[in-house]
Amino acid sequence: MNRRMEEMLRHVEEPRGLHSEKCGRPCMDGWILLRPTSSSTMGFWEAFLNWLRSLFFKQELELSLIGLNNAGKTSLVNVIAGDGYSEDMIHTVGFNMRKVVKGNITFKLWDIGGQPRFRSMWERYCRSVSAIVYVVDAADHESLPTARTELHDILIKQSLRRIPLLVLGNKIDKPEALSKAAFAEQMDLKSIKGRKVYCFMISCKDATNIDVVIDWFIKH
Ligand SMILES: Nc1nc2c(ncn2[C@@H]2O[C@H](COP(=O)(O)OP(=O)(O)OP(=O)(O)O)[C@@H](O)[C@H]2O)c(=O)[nH]1
Ligand SMILES: [Mg+2]
Repeated sequence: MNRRMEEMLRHVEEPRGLHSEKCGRPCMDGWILLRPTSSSTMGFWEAFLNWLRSLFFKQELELSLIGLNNAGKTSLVNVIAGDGYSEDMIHTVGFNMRKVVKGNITFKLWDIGGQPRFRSMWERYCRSVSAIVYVVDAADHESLPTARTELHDILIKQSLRRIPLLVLGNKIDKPEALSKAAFAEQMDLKSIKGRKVYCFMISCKDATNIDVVIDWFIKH
């Protein structure tokens, strides 16, 4: 075999400019993405494959939002859904369910009333969700001990073990809002064991870190 033919065969066995990569979740076993390394065509292929994936892998995720009354749960759902922020809110009676579509993922958001009479419902609506989102008014120093107790009380339920937890310190637009470190300390987040715990400081009013929350939803 002459050198030219050897070179040609090597190109067939190992296509130059291509490398393979297992696709991420959600993914069918055995699917391999072939991604050209040339940056000009990479954008096209990635966009094309993302579009294909979005056709085949539509996902629905359920999340429950709990926390004391006035924490900002309904405000958060409204802001995530693109309805904007309003000062003029009424208490949630029982619960609301809202479907929000982000890319190829549909989020089913259970927004449960936070008044004392609805807190016994929290556990029922948190069973078998992808994640529990616990919203706290980080500027209301008086209600923080109750927010902490209610959080730790619900986390001991057997039915909710291992469900990832996202704790959101809301209303950081207010000057009296706690820092993240002080908030995590007040909520005693370090003592939570046996599940993944995440914490972000947000403001529904100013839309601070709402994109971070949405990204977190998508990844979990
Ligand atoms: N300053 C400020 N106020 C907020 C923010 N988010 C919500 N609020 C206000 O807090 C109040 C309560 O908000 P809701 O979203 O109704 O609270 P909730 O947790 O759903 O309350 P329940 O339905 O009773 O459980 C409303 O007046 C909101 O405008 C925020 O980021 N900053
Ligand atoms: Mg509400």
